[in-house]
Amino acid sequence: MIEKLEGALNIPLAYCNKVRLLACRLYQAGVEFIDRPFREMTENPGRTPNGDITRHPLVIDRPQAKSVAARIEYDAGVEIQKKTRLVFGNEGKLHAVYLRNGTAKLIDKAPEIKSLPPAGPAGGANIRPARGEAQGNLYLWILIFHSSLQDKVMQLIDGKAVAAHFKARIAEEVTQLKAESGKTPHLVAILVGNNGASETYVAHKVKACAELGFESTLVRFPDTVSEEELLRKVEEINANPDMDGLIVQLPLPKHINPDRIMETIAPAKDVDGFHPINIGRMAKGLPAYVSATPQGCLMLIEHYGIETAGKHCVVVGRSQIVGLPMSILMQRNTYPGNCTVTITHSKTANLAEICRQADILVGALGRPEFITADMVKEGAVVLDVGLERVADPSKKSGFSLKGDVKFDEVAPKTSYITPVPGGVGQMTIISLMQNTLLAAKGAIYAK
Ligand SMILES: Nc1nc2c(c(=O)[nH]1)N[C@@H](CN(C=O)c1ccc(C(=O)N[C@@H](CCC(=O)O)C(=O)O)cc1)CN2
Repeated sequence: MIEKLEGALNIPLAYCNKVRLLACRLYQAGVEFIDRPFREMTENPGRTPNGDITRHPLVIDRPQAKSVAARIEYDAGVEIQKKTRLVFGNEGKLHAVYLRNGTAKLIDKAPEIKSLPPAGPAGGANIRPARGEAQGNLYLWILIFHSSLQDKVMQLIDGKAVAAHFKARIAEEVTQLKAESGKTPHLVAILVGNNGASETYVAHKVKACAELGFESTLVRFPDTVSEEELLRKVEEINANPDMDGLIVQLPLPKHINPDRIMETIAPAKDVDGFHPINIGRMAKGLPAYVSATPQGCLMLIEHYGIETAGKHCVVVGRSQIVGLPMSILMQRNTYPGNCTVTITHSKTANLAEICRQADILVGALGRPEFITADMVKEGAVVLDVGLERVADPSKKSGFSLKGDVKFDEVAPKTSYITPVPGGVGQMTIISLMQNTLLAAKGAIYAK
């Protein structure tokens, strides 16, 4: 019996940053095919101009086959990062990935797999964790063991790669702005207290400014600062024409009302898009600063060409900075948008049932691994906006980052999914930089 599974496997290059794909071919069969000569493996390779891997037809003549092998050839000198995450859909489970460059190396392994297949391209004995630069030709071998192959694919959304793409674009625009008008975009960040995560994010923002040619000013206050003193500083920055954008890092200490602070930031400098005027303008479809995380989600949707019109988008979480704006943005009469949107929250009845109806599911609740596989429809697009630090003694930092989605069990059911870290979070700072550039140009509110 011949079972045709056109496009049954899709291997997005997004997993391997900075790597140019030369060829990708999928082979039906077991591990033994791996040892076939290079010549046979390269017949009829698929070529892609831009590094994205297109769908490759896969014909299975042994439906009982337990594995599929894929070979991807890269340019010499590419860097495969250890962090590179390789997850494949189709009910398939990734068992092992080898880099073949003289010796074979294991770079990733599905957590449920306790032992390696008996023989690899260079023999199991040579397999060891790999990192770093490959010299000469590098072949990445992928063995996918699967219980059943279905005509669906899962693509991991690579926030880091997309952020790098937009970063380069913003840097170009800054160079042009400086050449044409002598103007350097200037972002001011106010940081209150010593919250570890906030320190990290603000440091990233300052670093991004330096990398993109922006000017930045960091204003620090102890967590004992009064609301009045903070408001005075905001007003001082509002009045400074050299400062284009102002953000106050959240969360703030309990004695400070964040709404009061946000409402005091001049809408024209509110590059976080948290001011009621910006939220209202955004809701009306008028030019406005859109808050960074929802904006980042839209950029990812657009970058991957994910269809949204007519889809049911379920947003889990109604926070003013993510869930609410996301729900408004996804129903707009534009792309991305034109979704039928359901916004859910902690009091929603039948939450799992509603989530299962989602074509696009946005996790923005702030509860680690809350969204489990039974809450997700086959083929759904899942955007994980959650980012929690969960205590993890095995980590040097003492914590690991968890999203709202139980990634390992949800990913195989999806058509697209964002990981945490490395997904939506990566776009947050890029969106902020984009808004600051708009502020410097006077593109939303005339200067
Ligand atoms: N004034 C604001 N405060 C806060 C915002 C905001 O947009 N404006 N959002 C978050 C924190 N945040 C930016 O401020 C932010 C969150 C996450 C990331 C990010 O890059 N995440 C990475 C992981 C980074 C890490 O290792 O910790 C990822 O998900 O891959 C950047 C910025 C709350 N406060």
